[in-house]
Amino acid sequence: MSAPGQVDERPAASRSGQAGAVPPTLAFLWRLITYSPWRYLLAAAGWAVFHLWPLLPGVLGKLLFDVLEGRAAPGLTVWTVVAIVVAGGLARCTAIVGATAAWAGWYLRARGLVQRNLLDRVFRLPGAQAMPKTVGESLSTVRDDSDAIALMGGWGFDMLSGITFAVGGLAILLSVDVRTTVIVMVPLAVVLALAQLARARAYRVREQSREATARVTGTIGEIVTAVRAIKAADKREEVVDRLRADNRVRKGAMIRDRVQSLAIDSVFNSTASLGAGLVLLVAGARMRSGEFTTGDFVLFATYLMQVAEYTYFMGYLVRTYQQSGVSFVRAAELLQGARPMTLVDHHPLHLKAEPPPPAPVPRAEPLRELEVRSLTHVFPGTTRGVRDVSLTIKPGTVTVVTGEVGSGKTTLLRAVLGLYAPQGGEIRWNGERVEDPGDFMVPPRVAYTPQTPVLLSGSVRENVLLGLPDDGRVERAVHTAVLAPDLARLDAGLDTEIGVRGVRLSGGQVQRTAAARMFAREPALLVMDDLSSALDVETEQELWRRIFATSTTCLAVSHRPAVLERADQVLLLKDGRVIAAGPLARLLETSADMRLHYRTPPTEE
Ligand SMILES: Nc1ncnc2c1ncn2[C@@H]1O[C@H](COP(=O)(O)OP(=O)(O)OP(=O)(O)O)[C@@H](O)[C@H]1O
Repeated sequence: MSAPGQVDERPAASRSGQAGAVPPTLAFLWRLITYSPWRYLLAAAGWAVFHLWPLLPGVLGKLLFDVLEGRAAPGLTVWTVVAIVVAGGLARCTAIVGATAAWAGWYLRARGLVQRNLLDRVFRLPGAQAMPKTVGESLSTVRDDSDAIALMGGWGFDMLSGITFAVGGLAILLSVDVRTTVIVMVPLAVVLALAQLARARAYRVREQSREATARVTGTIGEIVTAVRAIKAADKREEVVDRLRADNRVRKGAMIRDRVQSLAIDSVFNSTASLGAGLVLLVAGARMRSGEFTTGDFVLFATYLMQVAEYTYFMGYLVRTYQQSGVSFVRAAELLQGARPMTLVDHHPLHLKAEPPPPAPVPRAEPLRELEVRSLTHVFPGTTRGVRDVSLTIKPGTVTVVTGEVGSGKTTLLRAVLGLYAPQGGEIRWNGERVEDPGDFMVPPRVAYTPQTPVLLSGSVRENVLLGLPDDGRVERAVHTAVLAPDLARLDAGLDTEIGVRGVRLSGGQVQRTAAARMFAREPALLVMDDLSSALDVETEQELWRRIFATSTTCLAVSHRPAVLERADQVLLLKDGRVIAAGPLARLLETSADMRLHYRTPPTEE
């Protein structure tokens, strides 16, 4: 139940970042507890028995020696003691089994809930904002911080039981002999306080090793996503060297971490012998005089270390609690502006049965007109982006955005789609103002294939459907995307596993699989960013021919003459502004920039 050390020494306030004020850790904890309260209560009761059990052997030991020495109350025999031991042992075993099962159930739900809420938020955010941290850090938050948060659940009952034990044990010791208790406890308390201080330092080392691990995870993530680029640039050696360097740092941090923990533990363990020696020294003389019985000695020897151990354990729990608070802050940063308590909002997890199927996608209202007026998005801290762009798209038409590298084509598409928050202007769909393009410009109204599409590990079919019903649309989509001949050559056709992010496919196949995913949505508007950049001329021509044959309204970035010629309107961008707009033939007559661009488009340079 107690969390392994994961800590950031910075105060929570300095880490709150853009997540805003994070409520007290106890508020999160309470919300998590009430997610599955009966499991939590059962676990708490079982672990209380577990923690309080060590109070019994001391008392029983004393009782046994008192019975043997004839000092016990009349009627108590050795067998009474044996019967209490057996009954207590059985009760403890039952409590541990029940508590473990209840705890596992609660912990898995609590962790699952935090992970579900984190991912839910990330998936709801527009693409460009989804991850404010590196891949390694984000993964580590979803995996490790959610774990630390759930483990903190055990903190509540560990703490309560621990305090009860320490106070109860100390009270028993004081009732037996105040002087011995004080003389023996003071040096032990000093050793434990020193150990606790050393432990605080050890947490910093632990954090360094955690950061080093996140870096290695991040590097591996980057390598996996850039396999093709690494091979193409012949940078294998350099990449492996970097991974090796990251691993070396991690190894050093891990070794330091381990050595420190072992050193502290060994100091702590030797205090057990120190305690027993002290009891002997202090109580020896008094035992000879009969003031201190063998039973008292057994009680002291048993409790002293346990009380001390629990006092030490309390310090550990306080640290764990603080660490979990840091984990909450880190997780809240991933929420990017949502209420921090969103992390622990109650939602079903469907752990025992399949989740209900997604609601059928309603057919979109046919597009009558898309109007973009004075749309502006400038990247914060720069002068780059798009400014004051207006365009009108009529149903069944093809609009092509073109312009030199960096002129703002992708930014324009993403601003229209709401993937970049518009900073000015408006979008109207069939005359109605679109308040939140990020939520509105999605399937089945709009589907989009970005310049660098992202596929997921899984089969081609899964990548095309992405949750849609398998009702024959894959075949239609694959046909439009000119992917069928490629599938015929793959070992399992549509069911071929494509590897992480589609590494087993060529660049052109990745592009067309992503295009098929877009066609399968059967949207009212297709938005494509340089769709055919990785295709050979024949495949590309066939792809555009099939897209145009569907008569779906298109908004595309392209430099290809064939596409520009087919366009009902062309928008030429320069430095984020539209400098010419209209059918290609007219622009070639009226715009010198267009003539230059048409003759030497960037992709053909
Ligand atoms: N996230 C970002 N932050 C800051 N500047 C950006 C960001 N994304 C793009 N830019 C800059 O904004 C400008 C427009 O970029 P954009 O990607 O829209 O150009 P593009 O015309 O699509 O280029 P390409 O033909 O290479 O795809 C460029 O100068 C680019 O460097």
